[in-house]
Amino acid sequence: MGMASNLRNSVSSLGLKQSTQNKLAFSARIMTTSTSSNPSDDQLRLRQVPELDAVEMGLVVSQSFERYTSSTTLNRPGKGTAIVWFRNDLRVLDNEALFKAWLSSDMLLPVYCVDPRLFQTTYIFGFPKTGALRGQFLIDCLDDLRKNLINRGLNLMIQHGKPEEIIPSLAKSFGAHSVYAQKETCSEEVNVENLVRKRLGKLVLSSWSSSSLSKDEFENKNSSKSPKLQLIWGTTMYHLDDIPFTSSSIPDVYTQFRKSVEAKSKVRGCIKIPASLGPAPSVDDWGSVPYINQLGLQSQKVSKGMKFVGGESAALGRAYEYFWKKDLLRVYKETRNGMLGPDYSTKFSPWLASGSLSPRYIHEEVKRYESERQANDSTYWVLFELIWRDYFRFISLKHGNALFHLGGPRKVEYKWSQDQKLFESWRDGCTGYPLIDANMKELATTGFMSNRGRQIVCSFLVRDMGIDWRMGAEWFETCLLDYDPCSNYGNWNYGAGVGNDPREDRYFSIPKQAQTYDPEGEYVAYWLPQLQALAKDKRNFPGKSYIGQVVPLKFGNVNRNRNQDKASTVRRRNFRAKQATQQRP
Ligand SMILES: Cc1cc2nc3c(=O)[nH]c(=O)nc-3n(C[C@H](O)[C@H](O)[C@H](O)COP(=O)(O)OP(=O)(O)OC[C@H]3O[C@@H](n4cnc5c(N)ncnc54)[C@H](O)[C@@H]3O)c2cc1C
Ligand SMILES: Nc1ncnc2c1ncn2[C@@H]1O[C@H](COP(=O)(O)OP(=O)(O)OP(=O)(O)O)[C@@H](O)[C@H]1O
Repeated sequence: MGMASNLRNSVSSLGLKQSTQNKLAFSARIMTTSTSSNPSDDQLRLRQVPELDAVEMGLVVSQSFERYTSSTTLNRPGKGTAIVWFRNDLRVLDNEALFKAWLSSDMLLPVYCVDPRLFQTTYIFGFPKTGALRGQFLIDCLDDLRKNLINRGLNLMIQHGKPEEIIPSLAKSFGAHSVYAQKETCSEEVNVENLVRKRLGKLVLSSWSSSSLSKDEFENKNSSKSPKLQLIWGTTMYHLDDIPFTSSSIPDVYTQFRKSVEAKSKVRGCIKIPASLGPAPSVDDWGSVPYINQLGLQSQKVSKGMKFVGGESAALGRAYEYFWKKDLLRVYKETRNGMLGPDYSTKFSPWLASGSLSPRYIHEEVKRYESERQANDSTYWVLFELIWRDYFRFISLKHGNALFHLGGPRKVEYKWSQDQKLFESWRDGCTGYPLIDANMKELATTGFMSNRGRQIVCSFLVRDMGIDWRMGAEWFETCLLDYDPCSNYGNWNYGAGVGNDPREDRYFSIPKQAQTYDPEGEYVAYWLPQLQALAKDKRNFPGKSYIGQVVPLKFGNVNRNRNQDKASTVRRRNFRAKQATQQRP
């Protein structure tokens, strides 16, 4: 059967409208699939995430949107114009800021500001604030968001500059009564929110000089008329208003947090949106989706490993692929500690961080899967992990900038090194430890690293090298597609022993990690092809066939004397006793 008739059959079997079928058939003509049919190439080829072809992706997106479109006409009580200022919530589905802005108005202007500060440098060590791969991911997100908004009767205005300049100026030109945006919690973003609010507040006041009133009279009369910034909570699976704590009473220990929210809070359902969010205001120039060099970045091709596709459509595609098509949710708990390929874990994190995927959407999909297929430890475990994500977000509300400080929330004093050479060997994947080097090469090549890998390279940097954990955290900030200040700095706090981990001295022994998680050296040989020729059990322990080790390991080196071994066994035994009290993120 030819591709066209295959497509016709699969499309019509879903009972979609003729117009949707035509659109899908068109997208099938203009896009090609990237899958290889040769299974022996499977491990080596570049894997696109999600791996769906354009036709399947189109179907999934339209089905997902149909599921979350209200079947009745929604009442839209608002009048006038509202702005929705998109930030890290680059989606249409289950976007409360977008929905509330729509409700509050009869005309909606969606805006994204390409903030130059996002493309400058990290705070202390001056690395690029956003690496090229995340820059490209963001571009994909904007492109897709614009398409999804156009499909709903709107568009996306894209302007380059600081939100505190752009948003008030647009509010003035369009006479907007409100600006809706997703609330952030870290100081860089909160500072911008405060500036936007302040400048919106001055909008009406700025014409005081031309009025005949005194300043006080003018302020009293008009303050209610300046556009209001409405910040809406939207990043977490559990809503801030639904957790059984105030921000200052959030438990420092994850397990306490999780148990309380699971017992006392409910995850809200996703918002059902209207079929049309229009009309859009009349605009001369909506601005174009930037090219990578307009962000001050050089395009970087992903040549190996996983290539993530940015945007809400790809996010919905990945959720469908992971849960339903490949049925991987069933075994998540057993596979989640893997390191190689797209299938051992969900890979939702880049879309969650950019907000192109809602955690509540994932929650609903898990529940749907549990009722249509099966509920088991694995289906629960994805939610368990999402609670870690929530926890780090709420912890940032409680501890503020302490998350970014050397001593962390516990104000730990320790003499860290900032040895540049050692740091560079870690950053560039040249430490002489294949497991570290392979992970660091994956990060630089793809913008992704497994959770297992992140824990191992973090432990190596801070424990074995004794290097200032913020250097590692800032390098992750540069590279990660899923960079999120709370999850990144929160996990680094944990790894460095300055967070609230009851296990202050968590140490990952590289030989042990290699034996447990890469026993055949498949992962290291993939990223370090010079190891492919070695016997499988030697790949992680290549001795002189690989570059020299830049530092010895604190525990677990192969050539050690017996006294050292005894001491380290005792230390590790104490360690494990502590570990038993807490499950790992
Ligand atoms: C040093 C270090 C830095 C990290 N930096 C980030 C970061 O900047 N952004 C980020 O999203 N995650 C970060 N993580 C957490 C975790 O490694 C990634 O979320 C995970 O690897 C993403 O892959 P996945 O989506 O396939 O995860 P899955 O295993 O499929 O988990 C599902 C989801 O649960 C959440 N999750 C899982 N583990 C954690 C965790 N430990 N902390 C917070 N959320 C978690 C993520 O949203 C993830 O997408 C970091 C972990 C470490 C050890
Ligand atoms: N979204 C973010 N991503 C990365 N770093 C962030 C983010 N938000 C805030 N920070 C970091 O927070 C820190 C704020 O700086 P600093 O702690 O020196 O400010 P401060 O005003 O002195 O804080 P405090 O008053 O709490 O001591 C910086 O390290 C900054 O990079």
